[in-house]
Amino acid sequence: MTTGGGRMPAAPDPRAASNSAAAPDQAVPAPTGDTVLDLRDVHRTHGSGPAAVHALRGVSLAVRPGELVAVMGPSGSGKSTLLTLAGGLDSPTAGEVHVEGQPLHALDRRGLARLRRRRIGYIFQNLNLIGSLTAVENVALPLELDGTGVRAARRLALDALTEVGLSELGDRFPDQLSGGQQQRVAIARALVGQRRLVLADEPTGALDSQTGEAVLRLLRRRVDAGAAGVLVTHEARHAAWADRVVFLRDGVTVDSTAPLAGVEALLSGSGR
Ligand SMILES: Nc1ncnc2c1ncn2[C@@H]1O[C@H](COP(=O)(O)OP(=O)(O)OP(=O)(O)O)[C@@H](O)[C@H]1O
Repeated sequence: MTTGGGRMPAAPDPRAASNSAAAPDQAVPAPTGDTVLDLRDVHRTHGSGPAAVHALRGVSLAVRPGELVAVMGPSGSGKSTLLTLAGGLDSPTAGEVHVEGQPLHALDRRGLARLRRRRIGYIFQNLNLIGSLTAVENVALPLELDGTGVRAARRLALDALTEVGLSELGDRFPDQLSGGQQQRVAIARALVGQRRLVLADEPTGALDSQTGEAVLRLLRRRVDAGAAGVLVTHEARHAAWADRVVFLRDGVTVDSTAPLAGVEALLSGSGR
């Protein structure tokens, strides 16, 4: 943990292994501003009247290049909502979301789609792999949609698949891959190209612990190369890969700098 006043976790810092492994060819272009993601007093209410659900109630969060922020909190506290707003997949009811200095509400649909394709990588629980495309085609798709030539896109996709240990399986279709392999294809797709913001919602869900750790190492490596990352997780040992932990409860931030030792107490309701 590198947060102000935060203590180091008792376990060895898992980030140490990734730092030395940072590959120069994965470098992301120099940051254009101080923050990649800036959530400003964001609210999200679903429905209205007595049935209204206040999923987020005034959350502010800034994530800088090279910073991985873990978001933790009980089920229903608003973690996934925060991530979908950060990625421009949903709009806040009030407040603003800025990505690389761009207020998302100022972009039209086409501009928002372009920003999402080029600059934001999503690793969500729902993998959204396209069944009729091979692994390498799935990974290359966002690049091709963005105008990268087919050959160059395939080469970058193969590099990304190699990075997640699937270089041999690029020609397989999703239903010819295990759940864990599919997850890694989705991760390769999220990291391919030059994504500045990587959003991960329980990215290790379908994976055994060893593969899960490899995924977190990849995420950490990309962040160390200059991206900004947000990782939603229920597990303190996964949050240990982050620089900072933000805790949500009932749609509000209850703590943003707690050392890991405080995680269990906060989640069980006895903290603060
Ligand atoms: N589309 C929706 N319509 C109505 N309510 C919603 C919708 N999406 C989320 N919610 C509600 O908003 C609140 C926050 O949901 P969210 O999925 O962000 O929580 P979470 O912390 O990610 O939960 P979990 O850990 O279980 O995934 C919950 O009460 C949820 O039921």
